[in-house]
Amino acid sequence: MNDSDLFEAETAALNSAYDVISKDGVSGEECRLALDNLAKSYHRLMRETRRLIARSDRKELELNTLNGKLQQLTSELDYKARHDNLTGVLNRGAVFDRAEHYLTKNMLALIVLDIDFFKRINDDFGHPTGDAVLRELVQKLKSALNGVGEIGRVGGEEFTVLLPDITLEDAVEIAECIRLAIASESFSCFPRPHVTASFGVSWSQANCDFEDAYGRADAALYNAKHSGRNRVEADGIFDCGYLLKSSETF
Ligand SMILES: Nc1nc2c(ncn2[C@@H]2O[C@H](COP(=O)(O)OP(=O)(O)OP(=O)(O)O)[C@@H](O)[C@H]2O)c(=O)[nH]1
Repeated sequence: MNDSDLFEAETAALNSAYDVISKDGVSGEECRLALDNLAKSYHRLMRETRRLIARSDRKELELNTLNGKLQQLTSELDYKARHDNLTGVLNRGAVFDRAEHYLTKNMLALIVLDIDFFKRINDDFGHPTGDAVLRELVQKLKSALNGVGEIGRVGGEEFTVLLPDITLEDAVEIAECIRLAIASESFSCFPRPHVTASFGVSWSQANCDFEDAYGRADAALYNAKHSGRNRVEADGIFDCGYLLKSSETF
């Protein structure tokens, strides 16, 4: 559609006004008619313009609302992609991302902990109770850590705590605090007096490989399980590849 089709009536009114202006000896009636036509066209244009502006304001508002919803959904999706559904802590992928990020420039201590005999909890009290124990364990972890470190869930009943810029000894002390916080007070969601967990701790300098750090913490955890559970074992390296401590028990 070209401009003259779109504004057919207005174009006609304009042309007749130009005719009147350019002609000599035009009567008052002709002038009045041309002016009347122009006024009507002008009035219609104003009405349509106001309608279009109102519509575009509404559309802009709708667009802004949609944009806001889209941003909220994007951040919800991002949060879901990085967090564990059941407990709300970082999921395995996010733990690895965060750890690799830290290790680009920080030393990093890693605690891996695993609930002891968790299968029995599920078997004896049912899966929902097992889930409640996992959630309550995270609450205990949070209050024991009091804002220090980042908690993640890397497997069914296996959790990690990332502790950048602290020594192995401090990390072991923290793991011991967590162990006590779990073992010393009963879980409100669980009828038996104690839930316990076993711990493996590793320490790595900046630029070390996280798979390796995780493997060493996991090996220490394995030792904790096989030395009777409800205990902390540590494994550290002085520099990438050089063994400083191996499965030291605290
Ligand atoms: N309720 C619940 N159970 C889970 C979840 N993920 C894994 N599990 C269960 O966790 C249990 C892990 O059992 P095992 O690997 O045998 O370990 P364990 O019984 O804790 O034994 P140890 O680790 O050797 O002390 C299995 O029964 C899994 O089904 C979960 O999200 N919710």
